[in-house]
Amino acid sequence: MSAEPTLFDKVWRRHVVADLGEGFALLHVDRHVLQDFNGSAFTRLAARGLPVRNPELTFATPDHSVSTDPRDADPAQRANPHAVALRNDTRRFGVKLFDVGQLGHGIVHVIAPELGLALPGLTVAIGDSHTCTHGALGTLAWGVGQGELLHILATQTCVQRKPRTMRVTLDGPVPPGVGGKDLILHLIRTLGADAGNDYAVEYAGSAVQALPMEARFTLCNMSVEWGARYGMVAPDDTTFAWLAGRPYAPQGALWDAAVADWRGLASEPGARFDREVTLDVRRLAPQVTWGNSLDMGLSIGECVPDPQHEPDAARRASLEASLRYMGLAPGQRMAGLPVDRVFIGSCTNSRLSDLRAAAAVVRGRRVAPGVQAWVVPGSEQVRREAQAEGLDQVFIAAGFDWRTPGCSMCLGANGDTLGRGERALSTANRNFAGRQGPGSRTHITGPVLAAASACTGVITDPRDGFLEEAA
Ligand SMILES: CC(C)[C@H](C(=O)O)[C@@H](O)C(=O)O
Ligand code: SF4
Repeated sequence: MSAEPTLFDKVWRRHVVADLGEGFALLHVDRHVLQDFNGSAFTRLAARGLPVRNPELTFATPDHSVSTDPRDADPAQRANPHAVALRNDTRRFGVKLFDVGQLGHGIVHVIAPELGLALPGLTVAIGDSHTCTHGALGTLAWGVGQGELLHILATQTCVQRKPRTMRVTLDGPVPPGVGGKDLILHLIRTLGADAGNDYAVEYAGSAVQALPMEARFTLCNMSVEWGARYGMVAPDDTTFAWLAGRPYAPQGALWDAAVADWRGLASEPGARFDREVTLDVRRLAPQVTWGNSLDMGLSIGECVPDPQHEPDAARRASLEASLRYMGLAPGQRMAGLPVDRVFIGSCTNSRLSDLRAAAAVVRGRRVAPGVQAWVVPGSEQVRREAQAEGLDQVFIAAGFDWRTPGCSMCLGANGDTLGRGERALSTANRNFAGRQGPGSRTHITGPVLAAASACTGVITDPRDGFLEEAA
């Protein structure tokens, strides 16, 4: 461990309950939030006759399985077995549930920061791989599996092996029409989808410092998509301004004391990382993926690769498989490709700023004939705030479906799926084969490119006339 600690080191050290040797430590978990696919952990806890160790540090929200159809809001959602089990279990174990329709409900990675449950310098563990999202606040946050979930419920601690550290410096400024999603897609494409394996990543540099808070969530959210279990940003004035007044954030004198402490969390100037990477993003274009891995991405002006030019046989085979699955020809241009569906939502891009950016593009336009376009707010609070600003009306007037909060078409676990062979632009985070239903074809992108493409019916560069209103 370097004498001059990194952000990651500082938060890690604060939480070590026991050093287990060989790089392993038992860490205290400050906040634990369950989602509706974690329910069996309660069943196994009950089978052992154990209580929840710290119900006051444990929270829950049903997100994956809930209906996002505004017409069948309550009855269908309440009949959902996953959501019903979570409701019953949380009541039985004295855990606070943010239920469907209530303020506080939504996708677990949207609500925990929004409520101030995730805070700088804390540890957050959630039974979901995108828990790295919360690292954007300077939180040490990681996704856990079923066994760890039970352990956390019973002990409020979790065993972790200390990873290596990597700092990714993104040199800006970021050009117009380019956001957090484009930064992370470019990074994954450049470094590879497994370059973050066994690393805790810190995102730094002038582009990150200038990035609004919600774009930092987008950036950290996809850390796991290049293998990193943890992705963090040092908390700064942007972080504090975004967190101030949140329901579970400290208030008054406690807030002042907390901010003073949080300012000291940044990596020391002399801190050493196991790996340092610097990317220049000053000329970055909007990004979109073409294949079934997140490193199969392109700038909007580029063409999909031709496997013939790939010397590595394994890599060539995977390019060929993705081209076949995605129904694309080698060397084909991405811009101009027709799409059937557009999904603006998910824990990556469903916050108020995402919806504002998309609405600015859509305002006064129409969804192209034959395209089905959805906006699914990430939380009940986002839904209400967006409606108070009239964003729902902008989307509805353009022909979008304005849905209720949940994971929805990101994974389709609630039945919001694509048909076989249908092509979608999605602002979510995974483009794996079958992700949005059997035979579904998913292109991952940011909300501005997705909104522009919904209006043209083809994959569209938002810089071609769609940004004036958005600026
Ligand atoms: C269902 C859940 C465990 C899963 C995850 O861990 O990421 C899901 O959220 C996903 O995005 O695929
Ligand atoms: S929105 Fe998608 S990626 Fe995020 S937690 Fe839900 S299913 Fe997973």
